[in-house]
Amino acid sequence: MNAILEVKNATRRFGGLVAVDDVSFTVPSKGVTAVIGPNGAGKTTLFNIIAGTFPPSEGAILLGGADVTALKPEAKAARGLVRTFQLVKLFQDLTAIENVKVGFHLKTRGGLFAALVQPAWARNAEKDVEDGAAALLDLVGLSKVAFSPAAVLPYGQQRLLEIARALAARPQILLLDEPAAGLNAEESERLAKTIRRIAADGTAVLLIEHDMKLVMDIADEVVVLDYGRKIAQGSPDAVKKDPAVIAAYLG
Ligand SMILES: Nc1ncnc2c1ncn2[C@@H]1O[C@H](COP(=O)(O)OP(=O)(O)OP(=O)(O)O)[C@@H](O)[C@H]1O
Repeated sequence: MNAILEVKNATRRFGGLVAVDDVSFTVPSKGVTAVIGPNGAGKTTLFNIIAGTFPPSEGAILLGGADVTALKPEAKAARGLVRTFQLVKLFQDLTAIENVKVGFHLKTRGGLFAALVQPAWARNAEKDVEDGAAALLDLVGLSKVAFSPAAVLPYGQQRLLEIARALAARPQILLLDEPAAGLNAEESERLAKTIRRIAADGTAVLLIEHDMKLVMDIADEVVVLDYGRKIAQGSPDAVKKDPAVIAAYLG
């Protein structure tokens, strides 16, 4: 198996509390991997360790085989690990397509400065960016609202837009933090399809999620946490039947 991400014996303590306790797993470079667990299981803490919000107290994070444990989120993003936020952070005054274009400009030669001042070579690249942004909006099902300001989009569409913008940075692995939170059934359905398409296009997806149904529908591999420890890992079907998982969710 070709792993894009390795979590090796990650532990995180807050004072006397062990929020993440010696957790290890690998994320293959293809497919959808989900981390689930009851409230307080340590999902958000693990996610923050992986994204670089804060380092683990012990253990290591490897990205493409390289140790990135101590790197900040921006440095990890530059190496291909890109996250979306639970709290939507879009440019509210920009249109949907402009928001995605910003994602491209942060990665392409000109950067944000060129995007604003537009030298000739940046203008030539502009058409590619426009086409790329339109394609990403199509991927997440937002073509119809391309020219609406982000501020007027319903919450669920803003979340999908954030995914499109994250993809503009061409991540090798996309981290999604509770992507279904606050979505209605139709939006959840759209999200599930979008995540499957992202994975089919060759980007590894790692998500943490409360919504068991979404996870069971889209994940290839599921990691289950409880009280900071990994209590199970396997296919959605295997995990669903695992007595330790059933006990954790009922208990
Ligand atoms: N900054 C912090 N300081 C102290 N304790 C913390 C901190 N962050 C998290 N914790 C504790 O660590 C444990 C794991 O929390 P975490 O938020 O990672 O779990 P979770 O699985 O994401 O939960 P939820 O599903 O409710 O979001 C909890 O007991 C929580 O109270």
